[in-house]
Amino acid sequence: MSSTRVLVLNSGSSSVKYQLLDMRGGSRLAVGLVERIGEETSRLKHTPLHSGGETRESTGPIPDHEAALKAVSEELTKDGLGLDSPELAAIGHRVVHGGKSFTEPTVIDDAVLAEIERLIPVAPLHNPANLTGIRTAQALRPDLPQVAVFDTAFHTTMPEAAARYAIDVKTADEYRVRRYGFHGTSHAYVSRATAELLGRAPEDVNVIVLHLGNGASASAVEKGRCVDTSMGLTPLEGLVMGTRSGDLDPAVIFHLARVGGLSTDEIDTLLNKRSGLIGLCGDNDMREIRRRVDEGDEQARLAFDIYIHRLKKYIGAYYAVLGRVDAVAFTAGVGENAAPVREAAIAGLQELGLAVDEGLNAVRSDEPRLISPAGSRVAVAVVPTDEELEIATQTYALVARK
Ligand SMILES: Nc1ncnc2c1ncn2[C@@H]1O[C@H](COP(=O)(O)OP(=O)(O)O)[C@@H](O)[C@H]1O
Ligand SMILES: CC(=O)OP(=O)(O)O
Ligand SMILES: [Mg+2]
Repeated sequence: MSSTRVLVLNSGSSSVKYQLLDMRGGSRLAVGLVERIGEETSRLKHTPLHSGGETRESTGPIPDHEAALKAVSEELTKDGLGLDSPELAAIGHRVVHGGKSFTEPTVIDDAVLAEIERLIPVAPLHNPANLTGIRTAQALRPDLPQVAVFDTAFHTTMPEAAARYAIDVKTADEYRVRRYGFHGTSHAYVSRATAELLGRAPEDVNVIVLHLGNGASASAVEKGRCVDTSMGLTPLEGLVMGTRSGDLDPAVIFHLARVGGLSTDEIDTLLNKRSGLIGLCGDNDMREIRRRVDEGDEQARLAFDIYIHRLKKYIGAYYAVLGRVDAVAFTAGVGENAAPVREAAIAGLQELGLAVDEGLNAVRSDEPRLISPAGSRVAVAVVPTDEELEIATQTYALVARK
């Protein structure tokens, strides 16, 4: 029996998203999600697509990522899709930080694991979860190739002018301080899917991709290659996010330390976990924020306005970086679902050839679609991301070659 299946694990800071795909024909056999890992109210949602079976949901404490993966493995086994299947060709893992070392999907060995571990200080919310995912999967199937697909890989084409911070070069090089960028698998997939939606080759189009999930980033993609992105050394720079501040004057940190007496760890936690939307209004879910805005809540309104203001600045900046823009693509949880965010971010940009059609923007769909009025100079699109499919494709291409 030939092995054509790939299991993809996207381990986040408090969640695991997974998909089992058959790469012969590209069908999804099962998809699921474990959320709120580490809390009392963890939730597992599993859908066995291959059999057309019902979605199964369970809640109860799942203490860590290892327990989460074991629970996922049990769900797959119930459907006859267990990790012991000889049809499984590989397990593909999303790894957030690959530093400068990894520009391609990579078969994981001890040296790769050590490098992912070395990069924990620059992806403290993500790389530890990615490592646990890999180690647990290795323990379950030690014989199987495990492949890492890095968020940073797509951004390694950024020119030095975009990748370097304007700080002392020797110090920057000694500590590898530079802009790496993240969500690259999504930016790559969405920029290609946007070109396809326009009926053009990726090499022919310039796209601004706005990946707005819990973490959020923008990228400028010129002819299929990333030339700038909003996240930097870590996933903290750039846009306002669910719990992260995005851009701020670095002197805020000295001020909080010297005047506020906060420790480095306290400032780290403040900026990564208690800032962004949750810091501004107490909620990080855009659905809840919109509900509050619609009820006239001033604090939620201000949080929304700050979020949009930053987003608009990046659209303008990347317009200037690219010179000519063919499309602006919204993606991820907020970008795909929050019509008011898309409308507000594009409002007032007619002079740049950008506009949103109210009726098209209100359509709900899982398909890539245009939301700009017919005849617009620049297309505005909603393009659902599929990091798991992209990871599976890259993983399978690597192991099937061997
Ligand atoms: N219908 C919706 N309207 C507005 N926002 C939504 C909707 N559905 C999901 N979201 C937003 O999407 C976010 C999660 O996006 P997602 O891309 O899944 O993030 P991540 O991968 O970082 O966990 C949620 O925090 C929520 O704010
Ligand atoms: C890199 C990053 O911010 O990822 P996520 O959006 O999954 O938190
Ligand atoms: Mg995500």
